[in-house]
Amino acid sequence: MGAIEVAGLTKSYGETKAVDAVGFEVAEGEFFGILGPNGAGKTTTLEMIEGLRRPDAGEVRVLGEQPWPRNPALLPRMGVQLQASSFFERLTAREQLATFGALYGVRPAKVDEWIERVGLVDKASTRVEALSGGQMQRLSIACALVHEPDIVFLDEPTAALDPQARRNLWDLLDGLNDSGRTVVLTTHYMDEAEALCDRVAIMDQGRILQLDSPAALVRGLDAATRITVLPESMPREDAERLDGVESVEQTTDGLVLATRAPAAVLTELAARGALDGVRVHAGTLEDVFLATTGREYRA
Ligand SMILES: Nc1ncnc2c1ncn2[C@@H]1O[C@H](COP(=O)(O)OP(=O)(O)OP(=O)(O)O)[C@@H](O)[C@H]1O
Repeated sequence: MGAIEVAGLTKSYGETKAVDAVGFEVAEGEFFGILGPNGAGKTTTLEMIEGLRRPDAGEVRVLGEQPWPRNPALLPRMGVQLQASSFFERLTAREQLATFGALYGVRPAKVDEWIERVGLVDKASTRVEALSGGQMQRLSIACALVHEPDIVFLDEPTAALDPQARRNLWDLLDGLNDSGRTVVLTTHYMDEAEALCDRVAIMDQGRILQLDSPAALVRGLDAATRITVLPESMPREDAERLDGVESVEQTTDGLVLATRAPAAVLTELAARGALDGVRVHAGTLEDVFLATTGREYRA
């Protein structure tokens, strides 16, 4: 049995089909991502799995149970990340977390342990409204985890953070399922899905277009690897004659060599002393989105 089983999940708001016959399974201990641009239907999908929103049609099982109508047996086993706006006002970070913990009979020592795990020891006595965006996100993640649920749901956990704060949060998220916990995350950041998730469902206009590990999705593209060499490294005609090079494009960065045999081409470049400043660009999830939808990815 998967930790989460979803089949034929559908939800409309008036004329808008927000979620359209979505189905997938998440294995226990998996780090699963739902990736898609704004309005793709990620939040609606997540809310139906969490039991916060009633599906128009379809089935959801979380740990073998139905989350809707409200299922009290599931509540202690699920952690749902709060949006920062749902914090209690005028509480300190520790008080906030202790209040959530108290709902589940969590011991104070556990509260302090999570304050430490999310790196908020210095801010434990700071009121929540005085925390930075990144600190609030970390506190909201601690609130979702303090009762040690089996499954944790994170909806756009790094939205609106600066790049450094996002990276810091990735380190935290990366450790979340070390102990076998299942993590489901929505994101509109391709690089985030690539860095964190075991498997990714790419969602657009209410539908899941692709579902696999990031590496398998990119491999499935059969896209050429692009190798950029510095403009002065070699004449274009020489680059075109290298074994394994399919095409050469002159750009302001240099010559871009497209190849499906990158190792052989790099060996040739090394033999010609043309490796300095070389950049290698393999496919990314952005290329997968483009290939699947015919549109550039715009988060
Ligand atoms: N409460 C609602 N009432 C009406 N329409 C809604 C409601 N919530 C979402 N929608 C619409 O449903 C579609 C899917 O929205 P949803 O929030 O699930 O997408 P999302 O992928 O989470 O997007 P975002 O990244 O912007 O949060 C969108 O077209 C949105 O405008």
